[in-house]
Amino acid sequence: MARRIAVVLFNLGGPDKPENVRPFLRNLFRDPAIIGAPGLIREALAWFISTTRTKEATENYAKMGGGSPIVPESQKQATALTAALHEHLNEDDEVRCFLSMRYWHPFVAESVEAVKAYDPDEIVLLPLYPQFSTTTTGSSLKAWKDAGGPEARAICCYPEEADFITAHAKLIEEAWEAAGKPDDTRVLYSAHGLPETIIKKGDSYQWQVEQTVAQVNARLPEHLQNHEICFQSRVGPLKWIGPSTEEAIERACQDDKHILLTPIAFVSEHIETLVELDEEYAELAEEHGARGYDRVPALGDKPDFIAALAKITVEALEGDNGLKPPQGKPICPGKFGRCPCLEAGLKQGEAA
Ligand SMILES: C=CC1=C(C)c2cc3[nH]c(cc4nc(cc5[nH]c(cc1n2)c(C)c5CCC(=O)O)C(CCC(=O)O)=C4C)c(C)c3C=C
Ligand SMILES: [Fe+2]
Ligand SMILES: [Fe+2]
Repeated sequence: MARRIAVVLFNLGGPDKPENVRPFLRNLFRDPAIIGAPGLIREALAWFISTTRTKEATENYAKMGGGSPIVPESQKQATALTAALHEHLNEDDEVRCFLSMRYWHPFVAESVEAVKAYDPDEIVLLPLYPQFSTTTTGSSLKAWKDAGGPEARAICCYPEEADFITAHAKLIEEAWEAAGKPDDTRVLYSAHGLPETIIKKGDSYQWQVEQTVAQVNARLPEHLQNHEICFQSRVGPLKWIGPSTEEAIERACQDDKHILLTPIAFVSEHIETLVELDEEYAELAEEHGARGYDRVPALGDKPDFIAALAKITVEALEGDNGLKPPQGKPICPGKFGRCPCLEAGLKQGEAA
């Protein structure tokens, strides 16, 4: 029987023009998943941090034309995914991808309305975050539920999905070749950081970033296996997980390595890659006399990555949610004891 399928792509979102930087930041810091403090204190902190950060953030967004490319980049992924899904699904199945952004348009609530209007038989919630975090996927799943989102098959994470790993490995090898095949290369895998307190509460993000890196590293030739995992984009007064990307760059310079910096938790280009990695960290590497510094592109709509997204979407529709634990290991580890998607109260195929 022909089905009508909605695939909802979760991402963070970003301001579309300079005057929206401040309200975007305010939305971000008002999220209890980002700042755990109780109501009024969180509101006050959100007001304070967004107000004090607006100037620097607006300057950074100005370097990208005044707004974030995250929505157009996610739209390219959605278009490619729609085409890839048509190859997997029955001929008479209909599929449509919807963008669902956490802190700016198109907001989760807007995507809920759009999906309801489409009136699908099946809904798959697909985070554009390969590694689960309560601050990203967890927050989006909760927002979906809070906005009255219909029952859906939720994909929690895909830190070790084979085509996703292949996509990363290929980009790293291509970047190394484009850099002139330098000897003594160190691959720095840079992920967005998190406050330590969030990890201590049982957030699986850091663990899953490590899983991704172990798989990518194992796939690379020996001359690209020298590596370090590091964490970027610290904001606020709390202690964040480390080592920081700055520390890792300095260490690589001391060790006289050619740096290949690869984003490992972002799947598209945006402020954190185009400004932080390409400008701020490139300058830092130069200041510390790096032998070389090259940045590996984000996955974007690379065919292997889109194939990975299509495969986990189809598995979710078939019922096992694409969360087959490798060698019996739980895919959502540690203190949860079960998949955190279930914590969000969503239907999950036959998974977990
Ligand atoms: C893996 C993905 C991400 C995690 C984990 C994450 C946690 C997290 N982020 C902040 C604060 C900010 N993040 C900002 C931008 C931003 N963050 C992510 C992804 C993750 N964040 C993306 C994809 C982007 C880019 C959006 C864009 O418009 O291009 C920003 C805004 C930019 C800035 O001011 O520097 C802030 C602030 C916290 C506090 C946090 C965990 C607690
Ligand atoms: Fe962030
Ligand atoms: Fe899960």
